[in-house]
Amino acid sequence: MVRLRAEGLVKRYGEVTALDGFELRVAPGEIAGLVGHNGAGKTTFFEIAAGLTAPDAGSVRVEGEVGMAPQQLALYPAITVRETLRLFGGLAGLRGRALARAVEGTAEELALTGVLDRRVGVLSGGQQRRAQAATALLADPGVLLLDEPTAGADPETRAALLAAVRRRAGRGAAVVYCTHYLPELAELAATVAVARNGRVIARGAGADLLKDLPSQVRVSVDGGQDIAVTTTDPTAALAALLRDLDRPVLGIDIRQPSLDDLYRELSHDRAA
Ligand SMILES: Nc1ncnc2c1ncn2[C@@H]1O[C@H](COP(=O)(O)OP(=O)(O)OP(=O)(O)O)[C@@H](O)[C@H]1O
Repeated sequence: MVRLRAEGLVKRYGEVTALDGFELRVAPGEIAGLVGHNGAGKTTFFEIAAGLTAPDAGSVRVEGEVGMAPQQLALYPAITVRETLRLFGGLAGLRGRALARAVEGTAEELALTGVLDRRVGVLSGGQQRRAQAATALLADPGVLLLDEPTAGADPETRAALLAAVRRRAGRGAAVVYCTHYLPELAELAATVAVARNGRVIARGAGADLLKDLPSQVRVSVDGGQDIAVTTTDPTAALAALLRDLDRPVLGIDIRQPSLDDLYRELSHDRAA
């Protein structure tokens, strides 16, 4: 089942091709981590998926409502957080008790209860970031587009945001989560889509994308230099190393590849 399906998206701004055959499918309950260098086309994809701009070619199909937290804060500074949430909840079709419950519940989730009656313009940056995310999460949309929602957030804000995102996915939302901070994707148990030059060039479970990347095996031996090997089969490499050693082993370290390594590997392709 697919909740969000982008096919063959092309978007040009004059000479610049922001999207060049962009494809992405996200299932209900899936958090897809969309990563890529500045200018890879992530924000342009979000704008098209949210219906804010039209593609030159291709299509995006979504099932249900779309909630989006844009990268640039887009809030009204003169109204309170409560008014903001009521406004966005109302636009998403919530009324009466359901609206009040959604406002209170989302504020609680994102630690905004204490500032509900303060004007948005006087909030701290982290509070504004949370208020922005709250506008997207409020009505429990079937598709959530979050563009670097934790940029500039302190650890508590980050943790609250990630927990809220996981909860929405647990309730069946299809989430696209843009970030430059890759450890978050492991925390979210996200699948990964790597965008480059307006296309998705790698897509899958994090572990699957990493399995062909080399690990580092390091063995420290008594009275000698560390032995380090780079290999895609660390277990076999370690067994071979230990078999051939004639000195006592002091320590063994295996460093598995991370998403950072994947990113670096794909960036090398770009430079080539
Ligand atoms: N409204 C616009 N007018 C002209 N060029 C644009 C416009 N929007 C995006 N672009 C260009 O399209 C390309 C893709 O931009 P986009 O913002 O989608 O990238 P991104 O992957 O979101 O980058 P970042 O990680 O910096 O947010 C860039 O070269 C950008 O300059």
